[in-house]
Amino acid sequence: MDNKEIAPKTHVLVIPFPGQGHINPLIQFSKRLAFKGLKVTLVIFSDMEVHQTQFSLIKIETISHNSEGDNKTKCLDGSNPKGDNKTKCLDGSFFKNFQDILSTKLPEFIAKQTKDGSLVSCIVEFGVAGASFFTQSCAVTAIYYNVNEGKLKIPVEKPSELPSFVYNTKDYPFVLKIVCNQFSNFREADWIFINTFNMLEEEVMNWMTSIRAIKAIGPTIPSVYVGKQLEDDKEYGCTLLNSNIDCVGWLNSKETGSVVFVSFGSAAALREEQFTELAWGLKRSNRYFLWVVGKTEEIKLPSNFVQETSEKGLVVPWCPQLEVLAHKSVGCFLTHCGWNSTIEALSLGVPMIAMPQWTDQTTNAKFITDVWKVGEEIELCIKEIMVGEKGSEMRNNSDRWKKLANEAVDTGGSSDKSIDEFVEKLVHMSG
Ligand SMILES: O=c1ccn([C@@H]2O[C@H](COP(=O)(O)OP(=O)(O)O[C@H]3O[C@H](CO)[C@@H](O)[C@H](O)[C@H]3O)[C@@H](O)[C@H]2O)c(=O)[nH]1
Repeated sequence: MDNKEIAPKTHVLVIPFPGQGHINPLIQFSKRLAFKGLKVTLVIFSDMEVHQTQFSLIKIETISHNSEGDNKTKCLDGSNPKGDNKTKCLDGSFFKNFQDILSTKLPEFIAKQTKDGSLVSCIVEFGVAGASFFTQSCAVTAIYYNVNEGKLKIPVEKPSELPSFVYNTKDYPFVLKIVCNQFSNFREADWIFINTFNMLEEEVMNWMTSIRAIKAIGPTIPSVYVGKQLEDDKEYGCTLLNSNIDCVGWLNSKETGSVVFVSFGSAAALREEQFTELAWGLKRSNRYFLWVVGKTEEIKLPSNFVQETSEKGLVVPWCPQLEVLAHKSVGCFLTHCGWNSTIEALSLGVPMIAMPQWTDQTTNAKFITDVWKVGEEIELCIKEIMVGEKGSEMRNNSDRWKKLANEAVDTGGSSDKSIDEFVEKLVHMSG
């Protein structure tokens, strides 16, 4: 599609839920819409530290919250490494506060845009066209859909491969309600997007599209890494913590495929015994490792671990994950299997060791090991993945998914076509 043909009056507001795992894919999606010629405003709810350089294409607006709301949303905004957001945020007040802010501040915001001559063409609700964006895999979305429809009875009895909220219904009942509520406007939404690509989840995408016209638009990863469509598109999402440690410099000094990269995303909190086991497992493997350990998690590391392993390992509070995954020295990724981490590793061809913790991660781990066959659960040793025969099979599979991810987002690929269709219809609608 020639992006110059599009009228700039077609204005889309993009509103991510204020968490890293949601903001990152939606920023990328916004950039692609803007590249296709739409006017895009990304609305965020706090002062998350987003990389400003990536906003030559899109406008960013912050809806500030009142003082009470400010306290309640703090844990998922840029300051989150100070606390264990998993326990603090999931009591329901955070979500409720988010909804309250949306319903009070957003109409004011839209009215202001209209007054300034920038009519909003697409957003959820408010009498304009609406689009929903699901940030988890199609398989996980399909499971929640069936729970919401009452077709999958919960709590389920064979839990291990399903999202944790579906079998452990007691600990976070509010979150289960939220994930099911995602479908409250499923039949009304004009468009439904999902951060996957058709080939990756072919079977379940076919099933979901038989219910509603869902569009796979992923992977939502800068063009420098996947697809190459946008020029100078390197910056990614938001940073939770600035770290002065030069991970890439450290990786440069290591041989190809020799480093285990370990990261558990922005929201997972490992138990102390998991930390201890992992720490000694890494030490015993005698491989190089780069391990992201958030500031609040450091105390869970065995004492002297960092000093004792300094010849082999680098422990950092935060890193540019995509740049690390794309680095030739990285041989495998030990991950909590958050959806973004999973699709990033798949797109960059990095085999994984799955250490799922909760929510959708258990299902993603199942797909990593048994469907895409690009990884093993943590029980299998790191050595096997990096040098063993099975490891070589996984590396070949990883290369295949990398190729397919690139094809999906490249010009004319399946995800690129989904975005083109959306843009064409929206432009047509806004006349
Ligand atoms: O040092 C780091 C660590 C992470 N990241 C990025 O942070 C994001 C993390 O996202 P994800 O892997 O999805 O993990 P979470 O932040 O834990 O995401 C939450 O949200 C996801 C989307 O709903 C779910 O799939 C996860 O289970 C849930 O924990 C990714 O884009 C990473 O590239 C960095 O840039 N640097």
